[in-house]
Amino acid sequence: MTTRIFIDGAAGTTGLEIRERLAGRSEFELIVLDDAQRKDVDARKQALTEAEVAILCLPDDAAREAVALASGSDTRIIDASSAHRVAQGWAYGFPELTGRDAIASAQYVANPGCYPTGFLALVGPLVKAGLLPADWPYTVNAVSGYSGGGNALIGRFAEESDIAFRAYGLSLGHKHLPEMQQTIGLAHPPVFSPSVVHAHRGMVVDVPLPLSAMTGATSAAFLEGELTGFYEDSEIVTVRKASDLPSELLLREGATAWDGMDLYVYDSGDGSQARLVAVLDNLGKGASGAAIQNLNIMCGLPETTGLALAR
Ligand SMILES: NC(=O)C1=CN([C@@H]2O[C@H](COP(=O)(O)OP(=O)(O)OC[C@H]3O[C@@H](n4cnc5c(N)ncnc54)[C@H](OP(=O)(O)O)[C@@H]3O)[C@@H](O)[C@H]2O)C=CC1
Ligand SMILES: CC(=O)N[C@@H](CCC(=O)OP(=O)(O)O)C(=O)O
Repeated sequence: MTTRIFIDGAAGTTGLEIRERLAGRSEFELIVLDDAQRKDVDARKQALTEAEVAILCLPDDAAREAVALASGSDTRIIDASSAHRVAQGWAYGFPELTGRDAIASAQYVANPGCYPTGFLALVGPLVKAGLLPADWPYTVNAVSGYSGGGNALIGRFAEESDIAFRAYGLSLGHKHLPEMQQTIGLAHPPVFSPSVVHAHRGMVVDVPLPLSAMTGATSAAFLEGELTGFYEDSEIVTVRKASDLPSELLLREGATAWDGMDLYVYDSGDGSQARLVAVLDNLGKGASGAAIQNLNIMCGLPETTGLALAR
């Protein structure tokens, strides 16, 4: 028995990577629309209602439209867009953090945003354990490869090939803030500084902690110990040992697809400051890899099947 899958937006950056990860998976059968039909509403509706699982790799408005087109059918939906991440009736698809059961039984699963994946992986377990305060105004400094902005940003970096660094989100209203705040019950949205560098893929998410000024925070060693325990059974998330921390974190222009995520706890040595850092692939655990992980869980399959975990 195969499961019928339709990727709406299969020609886009995230959709293509999902298709690549599904190639050779005999458990699944893909419904494919040709180029002339891929934006045709009637053809999409038919594919969306015939599929057992639809994976939406669309802009937010088109993702909302796809959900409406599929309504009334039993189709289960994984939405890679930010349209439904804090919506009622949707499971947040971060199995390590929000649990597998809700995803396994859900009709609707929202795939986390790429930046929130790094932020929530770091801060979520520590707030939950009471080792970091929920009422602290966190800051998040992050760098992404340009594929994070989809075909439009890939095209821009191709045209303006001299762009080395791009800071954005400067008006402080980034669409990822609600899921960063609400998923783990923070009192305030983080102050978020995203940026893009001249690399196709890859992401560094850095959360600086002025520990000595934070009532209710603990030492970096406790933070690292808690994260290590939290992710000890994960094949996808690795917490790097305090004794083995690299002195620099690099993104490579030629990096290949990777569905893992590495977490680091850096320490000032005197207990006053720490930096929590996540390194991931915006198209891996940040999007397409996470969608495949959620699909596996929804279909009762081992969750790492088909993922690119070696680097
Ligand atoms: N890139 C990344 O790293 C990540 C992306 N995401 C999210 O995933 C979603 C897809 O992003 P991404 O793949 O990067 O974007 P792209 O722009 O690369 O791809 C989007 C695709 O959707 C198609 N599309 C647009 N409107 C419609 C429509 N009405 N009907 C059918 N197809 C349509 C586009 O076609 P056309 O080009 O012809 O308009 C394009 O092929 C977005 O919501 C994004 O925010 C989430 C996490 C990370
Ligand atoms: C570099 C870049 O532009 N990144 C995107 C986020 C990519 C992502 O996570 O997609 P979602 O919007 O679906 O969450 C941005 O900042 O809007």
